[in-house]
Amino acid sequence: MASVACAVSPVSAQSAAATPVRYQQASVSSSSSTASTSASFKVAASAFVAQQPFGSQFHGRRESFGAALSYSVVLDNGLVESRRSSRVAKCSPVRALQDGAAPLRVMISGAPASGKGTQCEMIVEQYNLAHIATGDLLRAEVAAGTDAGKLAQDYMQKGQLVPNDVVVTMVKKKLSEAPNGWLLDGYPRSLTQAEALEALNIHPQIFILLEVPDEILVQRVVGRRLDPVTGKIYHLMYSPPETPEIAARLTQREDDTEEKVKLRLKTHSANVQSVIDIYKPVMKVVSF
Ligand SMILES: Nc1ncnc2c1ncn2[C@@H]1O[C@H](COP(=O)(O)OP(=O)(O)O)[C@@H](O)[C@H]1O
Repeated sequence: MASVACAVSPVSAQSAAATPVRYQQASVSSSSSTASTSASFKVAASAFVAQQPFGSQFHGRRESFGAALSYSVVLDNGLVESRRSSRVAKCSPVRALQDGAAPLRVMISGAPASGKGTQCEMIVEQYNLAHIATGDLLRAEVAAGTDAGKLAQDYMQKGQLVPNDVVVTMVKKKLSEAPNGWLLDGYPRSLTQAEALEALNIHPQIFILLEVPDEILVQRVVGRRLDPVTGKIYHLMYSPPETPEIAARLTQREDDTEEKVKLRLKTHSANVQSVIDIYKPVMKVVSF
């Protein structure tokens, strides 16, 4: 009979403060043995996220997160086996972190079009977290014509980071309104932003980093379109709109041009390392 065990060592704010190293390695492992094969495997956040229909919006298929649980198992012989089971829900890192712990705190980072939006949608639905996406918050400020929005607009158009005082204030407020846990998407993007949270004793239990080659990201971004009526994301080539009516109303994000995405990619790569350095011990890298 297969057995599943999950173990995780999230660091509480208190214990973190008492040790020089803020974060300890969060580990989630499971083992399974059957009559025919003895398999030991690790289910990391990468597996948890990677097995999801990443980029499915570009292939015309969108699955519900909870219902279609599948996961990859690395067998002792090195082969990867795909399995489907509700068991993974119990041993996914996010679930393990949640069990018995205070509200779940997750961060996700990745270059433009790396799939953050798709993953976030599924994670918040599954774990009932507040989704705090700085890009969306900033676009809302711009659309509302607020002072913050007016200030942010120029930076966003240039693919640069919006000044910290605007973003940090916004994020702090949203975090304080999320007592049941949060998924912070697109923040922190710099050392200063990470330090602003550290200073408030706000630490993630897991930091998910999505890595996708730049050339794929550019392709994705330039073909990406939004249906303002349904909120659905299309890709002109990989996931075209179903009807001419939908095609006619699709919009493109102002910063989704080749020129601007290249600037955004540059900004991302210039800043990501400093954030990685802070969260490395609780970081799960998902490479595609
Ligand atoms: N944490 C942040 N700090 C500063 N600027 C941000 C932050 N998050 C988003 N922005 C601004 O909003 C823009 C859009 O962000 P987002 O929607 O997350 O798209 P992308 O995936 O291109 O970064 C960014 O290019 C940047 O100008």
